[in-house]
Amino acid sequence: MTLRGLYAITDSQLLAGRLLPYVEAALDGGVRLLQYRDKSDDTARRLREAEALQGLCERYGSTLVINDDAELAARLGVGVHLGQTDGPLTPARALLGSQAVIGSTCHASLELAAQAAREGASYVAFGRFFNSLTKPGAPAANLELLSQARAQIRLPIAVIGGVTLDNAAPLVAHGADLLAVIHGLFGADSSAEVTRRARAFNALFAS
Ligand SMILES: Cc1ncc(COP(=O)(O)OP(=O)(O)O)c(N)n1
Ligand SMILES: Cc1nc(C(=O)O)sc1CCOP(=O)(O)O
Ligand SMILES: [Mg+2]
Repeated sequence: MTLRGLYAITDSQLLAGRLLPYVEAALDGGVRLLQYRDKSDDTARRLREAEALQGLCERYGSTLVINDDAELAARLGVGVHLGQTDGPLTPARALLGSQAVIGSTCHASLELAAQAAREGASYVAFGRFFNSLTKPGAPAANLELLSQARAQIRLPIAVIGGVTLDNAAPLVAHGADLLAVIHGLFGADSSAEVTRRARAFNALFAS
């Protein structure tokens, strides 16, 4: 699949009681890459929700990625996003196969990105670029780093952290392929507004 456009990420607190309708609204708005991010250890709920999201993604022709949990990803036959403390990439690639989407958090480090590329990542993620309501303490990245990454790295680049419709355009202009967004997409008052935002994010990649 082409890794370019809006990358929607779920949040268990923000989407409590409305996970499926809001995700479906995002898919309806053109989201082609969705990450299920649930930091709880409720294994049964995580499996149930991930399976439901997998069904939705199949209906819309979109790709599902599981945050943190390569075992759950393998069970469903989908992708995984791994941070620096979530386990190594090479065994995850062996477990999930050559076609799986595997992402790697690289914070603001070109060295980590080069290593992720060597170890089989499908995309590298840099952030946080702006103040994030979801993860305020994440290490900061900036546009200069993004330009350097674009010049050096052939893999698709995801950017994350406080991305909204108001601040996303410069990220795309500096070489971002994927806008990874939680609040800026799902912090909406209605599913119709989620769909509108998803379309507007993807329109930033039109030219
Ligand atoms: C696309 C994308 N980029 C970065 C992250 C953050 O991953 P990580 O550092 O492992 O932090 P948690 O999300 O697990 O709290 C991500 N999930 N997705
Ligand atoms: C999960 C996550 N990782 C980050 C990083 O910088 O690695 S920032 C972040 C939170 C993204 O949510 P929002 O779009 O609401 O800011
Ligand atoms: Mg993680």
